[in-house]
Amino acid sequence: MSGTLVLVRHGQSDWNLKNLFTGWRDPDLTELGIEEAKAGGKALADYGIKFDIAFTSVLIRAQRTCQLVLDAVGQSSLETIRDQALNERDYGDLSGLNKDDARAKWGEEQVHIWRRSYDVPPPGGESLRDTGARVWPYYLTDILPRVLSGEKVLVAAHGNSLRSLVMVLDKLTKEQILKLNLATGVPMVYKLNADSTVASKEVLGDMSGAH
Ligand SMILES: O=C(O)[C@H](O)COP(=O)(O)O
Repeated sequence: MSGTLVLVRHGQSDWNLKNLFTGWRDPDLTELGIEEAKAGGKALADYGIKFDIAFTSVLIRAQRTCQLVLDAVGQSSLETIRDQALNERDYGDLSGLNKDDARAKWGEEQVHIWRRSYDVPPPGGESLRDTGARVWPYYLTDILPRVLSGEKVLVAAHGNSLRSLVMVLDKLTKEQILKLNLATGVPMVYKLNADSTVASKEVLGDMSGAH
């Protein structure tokens, strides 16, 4: 067994609350989002983990979540690397639109395909495959080597940038990834084998309400 990789999706953002497609736009956390991030941090504190390094995106909602988790585990000053590679999927022309308005305009089915399919990009934006094509190389070069050297690594990022990672880690098919939604602020704790495959996965919270 080598190190530990913890993935956590940012807490509820202002645009999650307003039901807007967000992508690379940069809203902050809501009060609930702050509480969710703190709760995820408390779950990790109770789990007893101490991190060696943290990674997050260049977007404020993930950075704030990362800091709130680190505060909760008593590691407020831990080195944190911010990289655009971990950003949310770029929602292209949908960014800033209301998700219900988009359903009314393009239909429930089409919007679901844009939101959850593997390889159909929203207009002007990234498919999950496109997102994975930048998340996965960054994971391989910057994150995985640290985990394999035995470090405990926190990654605070986004619903779809993390779905693209989880798809590979959990060996999900294109059909299975369609159904996977990650809850805000719920940490997933992966222990990896020396060959980088997953030895164990624990979810510290409830993923069932995610949509
Ligand atoms: O970018 C967004 O709108 C959200 O962070 C994730 O949206 P989704 O649930 O539609 O993928």
